[in-house]
Amino acid sequence: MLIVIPDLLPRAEALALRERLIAAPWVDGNVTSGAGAALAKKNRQLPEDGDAAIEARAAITRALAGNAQFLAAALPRTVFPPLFNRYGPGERFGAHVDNAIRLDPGSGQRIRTDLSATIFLTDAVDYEGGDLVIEDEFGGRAYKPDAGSMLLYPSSSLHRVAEVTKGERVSCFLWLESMVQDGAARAMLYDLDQSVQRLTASLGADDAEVLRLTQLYHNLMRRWATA
Ligand SMILES: O=C(O)CCC(=O)C(=O)O
Ligand SMILES: [Fe+2]
Repeated sequence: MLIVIPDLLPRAEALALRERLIAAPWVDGNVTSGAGAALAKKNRQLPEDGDAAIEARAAITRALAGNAQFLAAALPRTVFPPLFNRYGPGERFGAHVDNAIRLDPGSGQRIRTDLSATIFLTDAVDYEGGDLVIEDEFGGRAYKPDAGSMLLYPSSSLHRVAEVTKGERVSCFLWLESMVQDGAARAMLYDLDQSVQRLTASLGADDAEVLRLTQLYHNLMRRWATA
């Protein structure tokens, strides 16, 4: 399942974050690459321990924790601390798959990457190229949403960032382990959750069918989720 959350951050906040981030010192993006990805990757990343990165990471983490659509779709168990990247003219990230297991630098804990996300901090009109292209069973599709939007996609997919030819693309990116490992199960839970939300709004939480579907949702979670 791939979803776009158009307003993870208010656009103005995303643009302000971008301004603060670009003023900080950046390094070669290959610091977090696996051996395969390093060959394909040509971009820059913000070191994790600078003030700007720490502040921005906290803002993104807060936004994720408060976004009902993200929580329902991802069912996050552990979110890898968000990182930041930028691509100027001539920079790109060729087709790759993200490493299955990552070490959380803070806790030393291993995280299985179920979902990958990019949170765009630049409006689409401000750079050329730079589309995030994600392959699924039906082929590749390019995404280039405006600042503040998040694209959430399966870490199992091949994906790439097209070369930027003008302007600059600045983003936050992250991986997470979901409480529900199986993507098909997670997608069904999300559909059910969205229907329950809508039916609750029109029929009320104590409607008998709403109650039964709510019960079904939680009982499927009991069956499929690892808390
Ligand atoms: O820049 C992006 O949108 C994606 C970055 C990416 O795929 C990665 O760092 O593995
Ligand atoms: Fe990636």
